[in-house]
Amino acid sequence: MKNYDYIILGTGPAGYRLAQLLANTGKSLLAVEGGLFGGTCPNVGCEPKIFLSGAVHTARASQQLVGRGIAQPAQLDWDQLMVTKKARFDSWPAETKAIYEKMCDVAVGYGQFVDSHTIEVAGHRYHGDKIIIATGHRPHRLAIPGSQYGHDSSDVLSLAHRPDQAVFIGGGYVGIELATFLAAAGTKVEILIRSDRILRGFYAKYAQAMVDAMEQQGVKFHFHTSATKIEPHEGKYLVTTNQGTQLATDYVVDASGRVPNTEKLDLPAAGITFSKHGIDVDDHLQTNVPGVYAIGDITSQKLPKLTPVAELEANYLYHQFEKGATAPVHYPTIGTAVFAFPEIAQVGISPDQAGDEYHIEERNLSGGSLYAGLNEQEAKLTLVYDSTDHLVGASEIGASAADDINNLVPVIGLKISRTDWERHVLPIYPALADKVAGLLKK
Ligand SMILES: Cc1cc2nc3c(=O)[nH]c(=O)nc-3n(C[C@H](O)[C@H](O)[C@H](O)COP(=O)(O)OP(=O)(O)OC[C@H]3O[C@@H](n4cnc5c(N)ncnc54)[C@H](O)[C@@H]3O)c2cc1C
Ligand SMILES: NC(=O)c1ccc[n+]([C@@H]2O[C@H](COP(=O)([O-])OP(=O)(O)OC[C@H]3O[C@@H](n4cnc5c(N)ncnc54)[C@H](O)[C@@H]3O)[C@@H](O)[C@H]2O)c1
Repeated sequence: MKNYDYIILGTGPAGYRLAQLLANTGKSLLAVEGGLFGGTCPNVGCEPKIFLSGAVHTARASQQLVGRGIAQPAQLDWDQLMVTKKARFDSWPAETKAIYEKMCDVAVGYGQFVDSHTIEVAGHRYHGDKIIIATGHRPHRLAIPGSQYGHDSSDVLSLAHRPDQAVFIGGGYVGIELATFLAAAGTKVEILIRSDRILRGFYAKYAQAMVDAMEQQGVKFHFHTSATKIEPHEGKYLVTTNQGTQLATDYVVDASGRVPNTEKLDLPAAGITFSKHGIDVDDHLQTNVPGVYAIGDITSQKLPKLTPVAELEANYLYHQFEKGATAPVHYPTIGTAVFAFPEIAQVGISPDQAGDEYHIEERNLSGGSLYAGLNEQEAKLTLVYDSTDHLVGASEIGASAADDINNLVPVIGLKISRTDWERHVLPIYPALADKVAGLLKK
């Protein structure tokens, strides 16, 4: 049995970043991948998603300006967009595998623990002094009759032909982004929301504004509604709901969340503690078994499941393993966004969480020339200040909310005051960053 200094299970952003760093150390390294090399983000997640959103934003932005200087609005051609998306993304797993083969040894197949330091892949066994689990999440499937007729986010991101109608189940990141895309291309979209709101965790007022904007785009929301059955019916699918209604549609998307990839690992064989939320780790990202670590989406930590978080954890382990770092992992200020149209983005303390000790202010951005020139109806920014007048939270809805909020991530993370900003920063005018000084208190 071959022995390695390091075995990394999974080649998504977490595993990939760690493999890149460890490959330069001269230590022996085995990377194991059972699915698509590169993992979720570049194959069936962030990257194809943001690629599609380029055309979606362009079309929607032009439609907003009809009669205001745009004569013919752009129309999305979903099928053509998918051809261009495939041309760019389909070769990525093979290219990533080739990159890996230059960096380290590679085993193709799902890794499974035999004991705490032995992994079996496709019938071969390998011993690792240190084993890092970076196996990520996969789409959750509802346990309802006919769930096999539903599709997941990976299917939508590769959907060659646009359906006329689609029913989405779930109003989280995935449901709202992908429903926006299909609706922009002309699909009649309905979304089932089991509670009274979408995008839990985002500022409730802006989540409602997102509902309003999507309704204006023709999307129909059914609140307090979940699917109980999906069945084929006369060339379509019938979705039965807990409200006793039935919706006929061409395409059903199960956007009910994501679950950790733990099953194939046989974690009990190694005695590793885990739950339905993922693998438990301590503040050094070590599992309960010495020498076995977990990073990225697969951990049970209550953190946003995002690519930059996965990569941060990979960097942290590298410094712990190879640079003598001993401090616990530290998570900086984390921004997050939903790339719909408009976008919704947030950093720091949400206005919903801010108690009486905080001061909240809302700015209407759509009045400014930049946003008015795009005829943005719904561009608003809410700021949360602490009792020392430092900015500690920001939420925005608007077509450029993600980039706007990114301007405020360093302000909050570095606790930059207005005096600091004015002393050190002179950004490009006219854009949100040049107004940041005005958003900070003296
Ligand atoms: C539609 C969508 C859009 C997203 N958009 C964004 C975004 O805009 N911004 C953002 O920051 N994040 C986004 N995310 C989240 C982001 O993709 C994840 O946070 C990120 O990919 C996590 O990286 P990871 O390495 O932990 O896991 P993954 O990328 O999921 O990689 C895990 C890898 O492990 C492999 N694997 C599983 N089990 C085994 C095993 N037993 N042995 C070997 N290999 C195994 C899997 O095949 C996979 O390749 C999005 C996700 C989705 C689904
Ligand atoms: N822009 C981004 O950064 C981005 C985009 C996509 C995904 N992600 C990451 O992936 C994670 C998962 O996203 P997601 O949208 O799959 O999950 P989510 O948890 O954000 O949303 C799942 C939705 O499904 C609903 N739901 C759950 N069970 C249901 C049921 N039985 N019936 C009806 N509805 C049900 C939930 O109420 C929720 O609205 C996100 O938390 C995020 O970390 C990020």
